[in-house]
Amino acid sequence: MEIYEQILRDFGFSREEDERAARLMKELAGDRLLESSVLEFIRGKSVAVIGGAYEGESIREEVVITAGKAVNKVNFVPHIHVTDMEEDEKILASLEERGCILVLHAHGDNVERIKRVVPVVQRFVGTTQSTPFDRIYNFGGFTDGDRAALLAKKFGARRIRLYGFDFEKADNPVKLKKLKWAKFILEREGIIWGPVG
Ligand SMILES: Nc1ncnc2c1ncn2[C@@H]1O[C@H](COP(=O)(O)OP(=O)(O)OP(=O)(O)O)[C@@H](O)[C@H]1O
Ligand SMILES: Nc1nc2c(c(=O)[nH]1)N=C(CO)CN2
Repeated sequence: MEIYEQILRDFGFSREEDERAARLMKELAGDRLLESSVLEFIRGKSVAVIGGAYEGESIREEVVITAGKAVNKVNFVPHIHVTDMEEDEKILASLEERGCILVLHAHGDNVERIKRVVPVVQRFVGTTQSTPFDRIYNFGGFTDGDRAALLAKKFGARRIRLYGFDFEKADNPVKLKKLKWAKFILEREGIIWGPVG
C-alpha cells in the first residue's frame, strides 16, 4: 500500500475531501498558480529546512525553506515557505511581498484556510497529497517539514540540512503521530537516517 493510503487509514482522512480541497484551490487561484519551474533555482544548492522546533541556530546554507509555523521563529525572509496555511494570512501575504515563494498545500481539513488565504496572496505554487493535476503538484511528503525537504530533494538540492526537527516533541498525540510519519518519510527518502531525531 502506498504511504498516502496508509496515512489516510491511520488518521481517518478522506481522499475525496483532499481532492475536493485541491480542486477548490485550483478554482480560487486560476492562473495565479505558479509553474513548479520557479523552484529550479534550488538545483545544486545547499538547502536548510526549518521545522517547528527551531531555536535560532545559525544557518549557513544557500537556500532556506521554512515549514509551517516555524516561519514565526525566524527573523529573515526565507526563499521558500511550505505550509498548509495554519499561519495568519497577513504573514503569508507579507512574506510573498518580500520575495518569498509560497508553496501552499490543500488538504481535506484546511478548506476554510484555502478560502481565506488564496484570495489575499498573489501567486503561489499549489500542492496536494493526492493525484496532481493542472499546476497542483505533489512533490511527496505529509507534514509541512517533510514536504519541504522532499521538495528540496526533488529539485536537486546538493545537500539538505534540517533545523528544528524533534520528532518526540509534541503537545498532543495527533501531532506526535504526524511527526512519526514525517520521520518515517524522511528516513525512507534518505534525508535522515539512523537514530537522528
Ligand atoms: N517538534 C516539532 N514540532 C513541530 N514541528 C516539527 C517538530 N519537529 C519537526 N517538525 C516539522 O516542522 C514542521 C513545521 O512545524 P509547525 O510547528 O509549524 O507544525 P505545523 O504547522 O503544525 O505543521 P503541520 O501542519 O505540517 O503539522 C512540521 O510540519 C514538522 O514537519
Ligand atoms: N486531510 C488532512 N491532510 C493533512 C493534515 C490533516 O489534518 N488532514 N495535516 C497535515 C499536516 O499537519 C498534512 N495533511
